[in-house]
Amino acid sequence: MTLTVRELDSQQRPVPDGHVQFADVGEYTFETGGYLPSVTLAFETWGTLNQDASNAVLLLHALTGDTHVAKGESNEPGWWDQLVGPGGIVDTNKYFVVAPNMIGSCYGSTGPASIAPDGRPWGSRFPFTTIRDSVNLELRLADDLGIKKFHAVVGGSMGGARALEWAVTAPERVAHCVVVAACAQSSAEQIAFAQAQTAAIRLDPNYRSGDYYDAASSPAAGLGIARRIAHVTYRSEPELETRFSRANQGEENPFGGASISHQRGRYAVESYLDHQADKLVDRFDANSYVVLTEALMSHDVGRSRGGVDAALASAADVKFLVAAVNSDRLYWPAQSEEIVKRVDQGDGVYTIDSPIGHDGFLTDIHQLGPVLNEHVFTARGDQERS
Ligand SMILES: CC(=O)SCCNC(=O)CCNC(=O)[C@H](O)C(C)(C)COP(=O)(O)OP(=O)(O)OC[C@H]1O[C@@H](n2cnc3c(N)ncnc32)[C@H](O)[C@@H]1OP(=O)(O)O
Ligand SMILES: N[C@@H](CCO)C(=O)O
Repeated sequence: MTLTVRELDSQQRPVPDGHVQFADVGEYTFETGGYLPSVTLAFETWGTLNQDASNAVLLLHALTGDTHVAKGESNEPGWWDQLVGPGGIVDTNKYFVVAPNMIGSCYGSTGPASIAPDGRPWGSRFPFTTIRDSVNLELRLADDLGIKKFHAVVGGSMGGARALEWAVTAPERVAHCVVVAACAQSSAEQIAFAQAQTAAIRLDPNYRSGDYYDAASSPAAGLGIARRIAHVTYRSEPELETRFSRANQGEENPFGGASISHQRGRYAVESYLDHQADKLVDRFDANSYVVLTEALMSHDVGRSRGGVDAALASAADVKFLVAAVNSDRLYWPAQSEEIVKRVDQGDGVYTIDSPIGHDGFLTDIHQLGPVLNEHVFTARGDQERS
């Protein structure tokens, strides 16, 4: 296999922080048998890899996230600016941060919209993907970058699932594993919420079994419904109540006329969900949403490893830091406790105290600063000891 990272720009200057790069990581046979003749992973980096490659940190995004974790050359805000940057909690003056886009996504890595050798998008032919597949491919990226062992692998939500899978697939390559608002295996309820979302997309007539890229219309309606369902699970009931209560959206009247065919106005919370749906439809591909959602449904670090207990026991040398959002109703803090019971983390689950629910792992990640600085991203030189 020939691996290529395009790590110098056209003038042979080192790549700046927060600049999208691409690694060709070769052909790949997926866990359930699918095959791609070539896979590209998009990624961004911040900071400089030190001489013995001991200061590398892998940051893994959530379901609809991308490689842009933090500001860089463009000053474009990143989704974890609170965590990463010069002088930050993950100090890019000390650490070399790598953020890959997951296989199957639509932010630069090979996904269903990518062009197959026959010149058509993969579409419906894109392989079923698991979280484990994503880790296997990211291991190749690490090889290509010359990183034998990460000082830390960090992620929230689906990124947390990916981080935990990293610790179990390749414990010898992970010194610290930080798992925020995630679980060891997707629960029945998480699978159920996810199924409603993928069904909404698959049942949109514009979905065409996934082969819609050349059509005049895309499955925007299905993707929008998927996001509405998902977004409610990302926020807490008290937050929605406090923000919206039963308020009308502006001058709109949510009561209908004499029959249900009358187009009624919206409650403010409906308008809010419409907005969240529109925003996602503008920036995300429906097939990628299906691929990544089903990857998350498949998440189970214990699969083919004798169960979760045995799988986590095999990562006994990894130092874990597990955190949860106290109002999260999608990834219940109890699921984080289940991980902690099986790994050596004396202090228990760390808490992000946020009223908003699951999305607190994005909006309030700074709260983990003190524990991360104490246990993971400690004083200069810590990385040499790991
Ligand atoms: C561009 C990319 O590639 S992003 C990829 C990376 N992103 C990610 O990984 C995470 C994706 N992002 C998210 O999930 C969310 O944006 C979060 C969690 C970060 C944002 O959370 P919050 O800051 O709490 O946003 P919140 O839920 O309050 O929503 C605010 C939006 O709702 C809108 N809104 C609020 N009330 C209403 C209403 N009644 N009607 C319509 N819209 C409303 C606001 O105007 C605001 O709009 P804007 O986002 O277009 O500015
Ligand atoms: N808001 C997050 C939640 C998923 O964990 C996202 O869109 O990726």
